[in-house]
Amino acid sequence: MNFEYKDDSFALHTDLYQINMMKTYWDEGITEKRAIFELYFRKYPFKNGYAVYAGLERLVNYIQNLKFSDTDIDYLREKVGYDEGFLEYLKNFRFSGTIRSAVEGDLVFANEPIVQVEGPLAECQLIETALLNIVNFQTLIATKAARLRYVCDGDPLMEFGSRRAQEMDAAIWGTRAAYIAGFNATSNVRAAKMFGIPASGTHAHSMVQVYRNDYDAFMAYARSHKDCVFLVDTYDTLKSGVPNAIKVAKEMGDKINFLGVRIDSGDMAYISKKVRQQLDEAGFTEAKIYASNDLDELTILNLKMQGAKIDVWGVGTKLITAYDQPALGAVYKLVSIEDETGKMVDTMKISSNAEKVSTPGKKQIWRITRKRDGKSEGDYIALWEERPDQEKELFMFHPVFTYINKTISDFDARPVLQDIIVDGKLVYELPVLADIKAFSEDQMNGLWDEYKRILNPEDYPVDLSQKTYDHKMNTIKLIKEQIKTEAVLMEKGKK
Ligand SMILES: Nc1ncnc2c1ncn2[C@@H]1O[C@H](COP(=O)(O)OP(=O)(O)OP(=O)(O)O)[C@@H](O)[C@H]1O
Ligand SMILES: O=P(O)(O)OC[C@H]1O[C@H](OP(=O)(O)OP(=O)(O)O)[C@H](O)[C@@H]1O
Ligand SMILES: O=C(O)c1cccnc1
Repeated sequence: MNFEYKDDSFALHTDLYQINMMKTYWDEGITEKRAIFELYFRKYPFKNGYAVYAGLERLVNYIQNLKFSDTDIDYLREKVGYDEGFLEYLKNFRFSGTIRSAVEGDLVFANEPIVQVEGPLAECQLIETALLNIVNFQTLIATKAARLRYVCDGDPLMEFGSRRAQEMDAAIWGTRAAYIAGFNATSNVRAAKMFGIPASGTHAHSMVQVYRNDYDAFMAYARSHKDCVFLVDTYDTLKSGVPNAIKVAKEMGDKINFLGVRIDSGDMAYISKKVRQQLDEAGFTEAKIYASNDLDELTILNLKMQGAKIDVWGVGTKLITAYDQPALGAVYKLVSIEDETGKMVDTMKISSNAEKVSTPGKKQIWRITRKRDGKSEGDYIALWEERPDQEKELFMFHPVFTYINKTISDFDARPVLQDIIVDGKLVYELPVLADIKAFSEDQMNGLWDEYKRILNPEDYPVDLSQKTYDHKMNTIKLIKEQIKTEAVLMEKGKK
């Protein structure tokens, strides 16, 4: 740790190239040029059919506190060598733009903007790194959690990942994301305290090892706790762990709530069935079987298929590290910029890969559902000024394979992007976590199972309005013509 600089802020939580670009904009006098950036991901993580959006609360917090500290400025002066004029600009820096975003817990889909930032160019530039950092991680974990929730049906899911998370921040914000998308409790007491998530837990093998036998360990725990879940696999689950848990539960009687036992190794299908039998025979038919040990959605699905008698699932490593896909890969792209005359000009990135070609212009995402039962029809990307919610019929077509299309009527259209910060001021009331969680559950209920299944889900339609599509094609044409003209001029210049 460098103790040379006494304070810290999140203003430098950015890539140097953002500040380098800001310096260019400053020198050129264009820091205030209006710009619009949109944040989106291209491919679903875990080959899933949707993603669950999380990260907005931290994003808002970051923006509201965004300010270069004295030592941030000292550092940039001493170590990067910026001039005083630019440093003075940074000293007074505050985010004064507008942020529109999906709300937390909402479902979001590939290739549609989930955050839109509009404001002075230099300000929009600085925040890219932190925005992506926050949204990429939290949305990834929320999506993993949603997959686990889907296979677990209504079974309780406990988050056990802190010890394996990529550092402390990931444990905390990952837990929150997991809770939004369907976990019921966490073992991380700080996360529980910070966000109001139920804290929950059993005990470790070390405690059993301290007493060197199951009985003494369980008895000691039972003497000091009302609610008891005993970890029964330290020595021998069926010969020692469960029989001793039962013995302690019988001896302690009403003095404890014998909630159940946890198994953490071995063939959990076979063992859980035997454990269930032992508990039932002893009269503890209500005692639950908790399981943990490198669980993920595939193992859980498999265990369920084998008829495992597991009631409560503890999931750590594979959730909190997004083990099978460590990055969401969301990007932040410029879609519109003010020109020399003050007019907004829409921009795009062209690629030989059709799916990588971005869509120019400021857009809104409309979530289209059937009026009669609220079931999902798809998302409709429209230019900002369009109002598909006031149309009687909508023609929806695939943005690349346009022959895949449908016309729908009797639909509801909900704008996904909401005003969060307008001209630097927070206009959105951050909901309490319980409401975010309930909202997320509602959204999942509205999504067809075809998009929710964890293996080879159907492609959820993310379509462009005719105007958006035409605008994209025209912009591509314009850019191509411009490149051609420039090439001809360059060729002439050479001669
Ligand atoms: N019946 C089962 N079907 C499919 N997977 C299972 C079954 N039972 C356990 N598993 C999973 O198999 C893996 C077994 O891992 P591993 O071999 O490391 O565990 P173990 O040897 O039983 O325990 P330990 O953690 O003490 O090494 C875990 O991911 C566990 O969740
Ligand atoms: O397997 P995960 O999904 O990551 O869930 C968390 C794991 O953390 C604990 O093991 P650990 O070996 O760290 O400690 P213990 O001695 O208490 O078992 C617990 O027993 C779980 O197995
Ligand atoms: O409470 C538990 O059982 C627990 C907590 C963290 C990690 N593994 C298990």
